[in-house]
Amino acid sequence: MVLPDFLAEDGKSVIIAIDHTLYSWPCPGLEDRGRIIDKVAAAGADGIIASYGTIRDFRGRFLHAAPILKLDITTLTMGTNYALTEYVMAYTIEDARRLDVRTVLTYIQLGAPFELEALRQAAMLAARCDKEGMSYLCEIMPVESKTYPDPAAPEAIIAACRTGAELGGHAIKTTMPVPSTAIAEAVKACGVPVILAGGAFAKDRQQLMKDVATAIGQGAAGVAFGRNAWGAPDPGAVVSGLREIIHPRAGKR
Ligand SMILES: O=C[C@H](O)COP(=O)(O)O
Repeated sequence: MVLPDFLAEDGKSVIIAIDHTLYSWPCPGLEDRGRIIDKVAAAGADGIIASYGTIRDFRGRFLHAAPILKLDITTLTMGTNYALTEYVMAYTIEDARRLDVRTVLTYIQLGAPFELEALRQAAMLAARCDKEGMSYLCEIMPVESKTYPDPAAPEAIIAACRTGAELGGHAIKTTMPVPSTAIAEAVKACGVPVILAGGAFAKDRQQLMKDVATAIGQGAAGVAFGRNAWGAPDPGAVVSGLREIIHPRAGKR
């Protein structure tokens, strides 16, 4: 199996997601894509999740951060609460290769009306990535629905991680479960690296960082922070803080 390029030597990863403006607006803090890439790359992000346009236009500024290309698209929402939208696959492995990208991502919303199509696309992409020597970061999250009344419940997150692994994801990106200790079972159940999203703007940032430390202690491989990185007053400092928790022996970049 191909080792994802966003994992550092210790097998862990600090990823920053800046793809939000592909599907929502406004995103205060993310107006200037070049500026945010420069800040988080210089602070030592291991990977940056971004849209095709952003990677194409700023590829030279990622430094050591692995670009992670989001291949699917949804309809645009206004605001950052992400109402349920529609979904289609848009870009290909060839597009990723042309941009010198070795990891691709799609987003499966479990419980959404388009769940089956997103699962089918993920399955085909995982197989294609194996054939092409690419990595597939499978973002798979329960959304509030009849099937998942509590989308952060441990059993929902464990199911999501296992499904992502069964589909062939080389790593899984999912929601931080509540409580965060529950990630241990999800990690055990899926056997591939599990990366946790930062989620909505945190009212209590200290608690968020504590939850990250707990999850890493329970076997999570890292985080992919979006809103809580680019929406923070100093996104570079967020990356440094995450590196201290996730790569405690690596020192500052
Ligand atoms: O790629 C985008 C993420 O799914 C959302 O990131 P976030 O929840 O940390 O803002």
